[in-house]
Amino acid sequence: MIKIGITGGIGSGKSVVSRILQVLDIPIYIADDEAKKLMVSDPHIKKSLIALLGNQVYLDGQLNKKLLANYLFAKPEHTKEINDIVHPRVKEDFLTWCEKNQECPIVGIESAILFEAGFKNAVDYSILVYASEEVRLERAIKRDKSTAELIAKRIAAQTPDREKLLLTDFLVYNDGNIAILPQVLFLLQELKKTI
Ligand SMILES: CC(C)(COP(=O)(O)OP(=O)(O)OC[C@H]1O[C@@H](n2cnc3c(N)ncnc32)[C@H](O)[C@@H]1O)[C@@H](O)C(=O)NCCC(=O)NCCS
Ligand SMILES: Nc1ncnc2c1ncn2[C@@H]1O[C@H](COP(=O)(O)OP(=O)(O)OP(=O)(O)O)[C@@H](O)[C@H]1O
Repeated sequence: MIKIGITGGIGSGKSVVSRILQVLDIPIYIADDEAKKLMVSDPHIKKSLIALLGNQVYLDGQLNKKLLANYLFAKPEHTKEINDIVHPRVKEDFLTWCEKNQECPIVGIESAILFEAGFKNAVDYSILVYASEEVRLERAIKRDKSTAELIAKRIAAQTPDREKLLLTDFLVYNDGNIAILPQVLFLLQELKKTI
Protein backbone atom coordinates (compact mmCIF):
# COMPACT_ATOMS: atom_id res chain seq x y z
CA MET A 1 0.00 0.00 0.00
CA ILE A 2 1.15 3.52 -0.84
CA LYS A 3 0.15 6.36 1.47
CA ILE A 4 -0.03 9.83 -0.04
CA GLY A 5 -0.41 13.15 1.75
CA ILE A 6 -2.34 15.93 0.01
CA THR A 7 -1.54 19.35 1.36
CA GLY A 8 -1.72 23.02 0.45
CA GLY A 9 -2.60 26.27 2.14
CA ILE A 10 -6.10 27.53 2.80
CA GLY A 11 -8.00 27.90 -0.48
CA SER A 12 -5.39 26.06 -2.58
CA GLY A 13 -7.92 23.47 -3.75
CA LYS A 14 -6.73 20.37 -1.91
CA SER A 15 -10.34 19.37 -1.15
CA VAL A 16 -11.02 19.48 -4.90
CA VAL A 17 -7.98 17.26 -5.57
CA SER A 18 -9.06 14.87 -2.78
CA ARG A 19 -12.56 14.70 -4.24
CA ILE A 20 -11.10 13.71 -7.65
CA LEU A 21 -8.99 11.00 -6.00
CA GLN A 22 -12.03 9.69 -4.11
CA VAL A 23 -14.01 9.49 -7.36
CA LEU A 24 -11.09 7.45 -8.74
CA ASP A 25 -11.63 4.99 -5.85
CA ILE A 26 -8.76 6.16 -3.67
CA PRO A 27 -9.86 6.41 -0.05
CA ILE A 28 -8.88 9.74 1.50
CA TYR A 29 -8.73 10.47 5.22
CA ILE A 30 -9.84 14.09 5.63
CA ALA A 31 -7.74 15.17 8.62
CA ASP A 32 -9.73 18.34 9.29
CA ASP A 33 -13.05 16.43 9.60
CA GLU A 34 -11.50 13.73 11.75
CA ALA A 35 -9.66 16.27 13.94
CA LYS A 36 -12.98 18.02 14.58
CA LYS A 37 -14.62 14.72 15.58
CA LEU A 38 -11.71 13.79 17.85
CA MET A 39 -11.78 17.21 19.52
CA VAL A 40 -15.24 16.40 20.89
CA SER A 41 -14.82 12.67 21.47
CA ASP A 42 -11.25 12.03 22.62
CA PRO A 43 -10.89 12.36 26.41
CA HIS A 44 -7.17 13.22 26.27
CA ILE A 45 -7.66 16.02 23.71
CA LYS A 46 -10.65 17.39 25.62
CA LYS A 47 -8.76 17.39 28.91
CA SER A 48 -5.77 19.16 27.33
CA LEU A 49 -7.90 21.80 25.56
CA ILE A 50 -9.83 22.53 28.77
CA ALA A 51 -6.56 22.77 30.75
CA LEU A 52 -5.25 25.29 28.21
CA LEU A 53 -8.37 27.34 27.42
CA GLY A 54 -10.85 26.67 30.23
CA ASN A 55 -14.23 24.95 30.30
CA GLN A 56 -15.73 27.45 27.88
CA VAL A 57 -13.80 25.81 25.02
CA TYR A 58 -16.84 23.49 24.91
CA LEU A 59 -20.42 24.78 24.86
CA ASP A 60 -23.12 22.15 25.38
CA GLY A 61 -20.61 19.46 24.51
CA GLN A 62 -19.72 21.15 21.21
CA LEU A 63 -16.46 22.86 20.35
CA ASN A 64 -16.56 26.63 20.89
CA LYS A 65 -15.14 27.35 17.43
CA LYS A 66 -14.99 31.10 17.87
CA LEU A 67 -12.93 30.86 21.06
CA LEU A 68 -10.64 28.21 19.60
CA ALA A 69 -10.14 30.12 16.32
CA ASN A 70 -9.36 33.37 18.18
CA TYR A 71 -6.69 31.61 20.21
CA LEU A 72 -5.30 29.34 17.48
CA PHE A 73 -4.81 32.02 14.83
CA ALA A 74 -3.55 34.75 17.22
CA LYS A 75 0.13 33.77 17.14
CA PRO A 76 2.37 30.93 15.90
CA GLU A 77 3.04 29.66 19.46
CA HIS A 78 -0.71 29.19 19.95
CA THR A 79 -1.08 27.33 16.65
CA LYS A 80 1.72 24.99 17.68
CA GLU A 81 0.21 24.42 21.13
CA ILE A 82 -3.16 23.38 19.69
CA ASN A 83 -1.64 21.32 16.88
CA ASP A 84 0.57 19.50 19.41
CA ILE A 85 -2.54 18.55 21.39
CA VAL A 86 -4.72 17.50 18.47
CA HIS A 87 -2.56 16.11 15.68
CA PRO A 88 -0.53 13.34 17.36
CA ARG A 89 -3.91 11.71 18.07
CA VAL A 90 -5.08 12.39 14.50
CA LYS A 91 -1.92 10.70 13.21
CA GLU A 92 -2.61 7.64 15.36
CA ASP A 93 -6.20 7.56 14.10
CA PHE A 94 -4.99 7.87 10.48
CA LEU A 95 -2.62 4.92 10.89
CA THR A 96 -5.46 2.79 12.35
CA TRP A 97 -7.65 3.85 9.41
CA CYS A 98 -4.87 2.78 7.01
CA GLU A 99 -4.83 -0.69 8.59
CA LYS A 100 -8.56 -0.96 7.95
CA ASN A 101 -7.95 -0.07 4.28
CA GLN A 102 -5.05 -2.51 3.86
CA GLU A 103 -6.49 -3.99 0.66
CA CYS A 104 -6.30 -0.62 -1.18
CA PRO A 105 -3.15 -0.09 -3.28
CA ILE A 106 -3.23 3.69 -2.64
CA VAL A 107 -4.75 5.62 0.26
CA GLY A 108 -4.39 9.29 1.13
CA ILE A 109 -4.63 11.87 3.84
CA GLU A 110 -5.68 15.47 3.18
CA SER A 111 -4.33 18.02 5.63
CA ALA A 112 -3.62 21.74 5.40
CA ILE A 113 -0.80 21.17 7.87
CA LEU A 114 0.71 17.88 6.70
CA PHE A 115 4.28 19.10 7.30
CA GLU A 116 3.58 21.31 10.33
CA ALA A 117 1.72 18.52 12.17
CA GLY A 118 4.37 15.85 11.56
CA PHE A 119 2.51 13.68 9.05
CA LYS A 120 5.35 13.59 6.53
CA ASN A 121 6.83 10.44 8.07
CA ALA A 122 3.39 8.77 8.07
CA VAL A 123 3.11 8.99 4.26
CA ASP A 124 5.24 7.70 1.39
CA TYR A 125 4.70 10.68 -0.91
CA SER A 126 3.44 14.20 -0.41
CA ILE A 127 1.54 16.29 -2.93
CA LEU A 128 1.38 20.05 -2.66
CA VAL A 129 -1.63 21.72 -4.23
CA TYR A 130 -0.38 25.14 -5.21
CA ALA A 131 -2.07 28.43 -6.00
CA SER A 132 -0.71 31.92 -5.39
CA GLU A 133 -1.52 33.58 -2.06
CA GLU A 134 -3.57 36.18 -3.90
CA VAL A 135 -5.77 33.51 -5.54
CA ARG A 136 -6.11 31.56 -2.27
CA LEU A 137 -7.11 34.67 -0.36
CA GLU A 138 -9.78 35.51 -2.92
CA ARG A 139 -11.18 31.93 -2.97
CA ALA A 140 -11.23 31.59 0.83
CA ILE A 141 -12.95 34.97 1.33
CA LYS A 142 -15.64 33.91 -1.14
CA ARG A 143 -16.05 30.33 0.17
CA ASP A 144 -16.06 31.19 3.88
CA LYS A 145 -17.85 34.55 3.45
CA SER A 146 -14.94 35.93 5.43
CA THR A 147 -12.67 38.96 5.35
CA ALA A 148 -9.17 39.46 3.97
CA GLU A 149 -7.94 40.17 7.49
CA LEU A 150 -9.26 36.90 8.96
CA ILE A 151 -8.05 34.76 6.06
CA ALA A 152 -4.63 36.46 6.19
CA LYS A 153 -4.36 35.35 9.85
CA ARG A 154 -5.00 31.76 8.79
CA ILE A 155 -2.44 32.01 6.00
CA ALA A 156 0.06 33.30 8.59
CA ALA A 157 -0.60 30.22 10.77
CA GLN A 158 0.50 27.91 7.94
CA THR A 159 4.00 27.26 6.64
CA PRO A 160 4.65 29.35 3.50
CA ASP A 161 4.51 27.50 0.17
CA ARG A 162 8.15 28.36 -0.59
CA GLU A 163 9.11 26.12 2.38
CA LYS A 164 6.58 23.43 1.54
CA LEU A 165 7.93 23.29 -2.03
CA LEU A 166 11.23 22.07 -0.64
CA LEU A 167 9.53 19.24 1.26
CA THR A 168 7.03 17.99 -1.29
CA ASP A 169 7.38 15.15 -3.81
CA PHE A 170 4.70 16.25 -6.30
CA LEU A 171 3.05 19.50 -7.23
CA VAL A 172 -0.48 20.08 -8.52
CA TYR A 173 -0.75 23.56 -9.93
CA ASN A 174 -4.23 24.95 -9.25
CA ASP A 175 -4.14 28.65 -10.01
CA GLY A 176 -7.17 28.37 -12.30
CA ASN A 177 -5.19 28.45 -15.55
CA ILE A 178 -4.10 24.80 -15.81
CA ALA A 179 -6.68 21.99 -15.63
CA ILE A 180 -6.16 19.81 -12.55
CA LEU A 181 -7.71 16.55 -13.75
CA PRO A 182 -4.87 15.71 -16.21
CA GLN A 183 -2.34 16.59 -13.50
CA VAL A 184 -4.01 14.21 -11.02
CA LEU A 185 -4.22 11.44 -13.63
CA PHE A 186 -0.52 11.87 -14.45
CA LEU A 187 0.33 11.80 -10.76
CA LEU A 188 -1.54 8.52 -10.31
CA GLN A 189 0.26 7.03 -13.29
CA GLU A 190 3.60 7.94 -11.69
CA LEU A 191 2.52 6.58 -8.28
CA LYS A 192 1.35 3.29 -9.78
CA LYS A 193 4.82 2.79 -11.28
CA THR A 194 6.20 2.68 -7.72
CA ILE A 195 3.85 -0.11 -6.50
C1 LIG B 1 -10.12 26.65 14.60
C2 LIG B 1 -11.44 26.15 14.04
C3 LIG B 1 -12.41 25.84 15.18
C4 LIG B 1 -12.05 27.26 13.15
O1 LIG B 1 -13.25 26.77 12.57
P1 LIG B 1 -13.87 27.50 11.29
O2 LIG B 1 -15.17 26.83 10.99
O3 LIG B 1 -13.85 28.98 11.54
O4 LIG B 1 -12.84 27.26 10.12
P2 LIG B 1 -12.55 25.93 9.26
O5 LIG B 1 -12.55 24.74 10.13
O6 LIG B 1 -13.45 25.92 8.08
O7 LIG B 1 -11.03 26.16 8.83
C5 LIG B 1 -10.72 26.86 7.67
C6 LIG B 1 -9.27 26.67 7.34
O8 LIG B 1 -8.41 27.20 8.37
C7 LIG B 1 -7.18 26.50 8.32
N1 LIG B 1 -6.89 25.85 9.64
C8 LIG B 1 -7.75 25.24 10.49
N2 LIG B 1 -7.09 24.73 11.57
C9 LIG B 1 -5.78 25.04 11.38
C10 LIG B 1 -4.60 24.77 12.10
N3 LIG B 1 -4.64 24.09 13.25
N4 LIG B 1 -3.42 25.24 11.61
C11 LIG B 1 -3.36 25.93 10.46
N5 LIG B 1 -4.46 26.20 9.70
C12 LIG B 1 -5.64 25.75 10.15
C13 LIG B 1 -7.35 25.38 7.26
O9 LIG B 1 -6.85 25.81 6.02
C14 LIG B 1 -8.85 25.22 7.21
O10 LIG B 1 -9.33 24.58 6.09
C15 LIG B 1 -11.24 24.86 13.17
O11 LIG B 1 -10.53 25.18 12.01
C16 LIG B 1 -10.57 23.75 13.92
O12 LIG B 1 -11.21 23.06 14.69
N6 LIG B 1 -9.22 23.53 13.68
C17 LIG B 1 -8.50 22.46 14.31
C18 LIG B 1 -8.47 21.24 13.41
C19 LIG B 1 -7.35 21.39 12.43
O13 LIG B 1 -6.19 21.50 12.82
N7 LIG B 1 -7.69 21.44 11.10
C20 LIG B 1 -6.81 21.78 10.02
C21 LIG B 1 -5.74 20.84 9.73
S1 LIG B 1 -6.22 19.25 9.27
N1 LIG C 1 -9.23 25.75 -10.09
C1 LIG C 1 -10.21 26.37 -9.43
N2 LIG C 1 -10.93 27.33 -10.03
C2 LIG C 1 -11.91 27.99 -9.36
N3 LIG C 1 -12.25 27.76 -8.09
C3 LIG C 1 -11.56 26.82 -7.45
C4 LIG C 1 -10.51 26.08 -8.06
N4 LIG C 1 -10.01 25.19 -7.15
C5 LIG C 1 -10.70 25.38 -6.01
N5 LIG C 1 -11.65 26.34 -6.17
C6 LIG C 1 -12.59 26.84 -5.16
O1 LIG C 1 -11.81 27.49 -4.16
C7 LIG C 1 -12.33 27.22 -2.87
C8 LIG C 1 -11.23 26.58 -2.04
O2 LIG C 1 -10.98 25.26 -2.52
P1 LIG C 1 -10.89 24.05 -1.48
O3 LIG C 1 -12.03 24.09 -0.54
O4 LIG C 1 -10.66 22.80 -2.27
O5 LIG C 1 -9.55 24.50 -0.75
P2 LIG C 1 -8.73 23.77 0.37
O6 LIG C 1 -7.32 23.70 -0.08
O7 LIG C 1 -9.38 22.49 0.72
O8 LIG C 1 -8.84 24.85 1.53
P3 LIG C 1 -8.98 24.70 3.11
O9 LIG C 1 -7.62 24.50 3.70
O10 LIG C 1 -9.53 26.00 3.52
O11 LIG C 1 -9.93 23.58 3.39
C9 LIG C 1 -13.55 26.32 -3.04
O12 LIG C 1 -14.70 27.10 -2.99
C10 LIG C 1 -13.32 25.71 -4.41
O13 LIG C 1 -14.52 25.35 -5.03
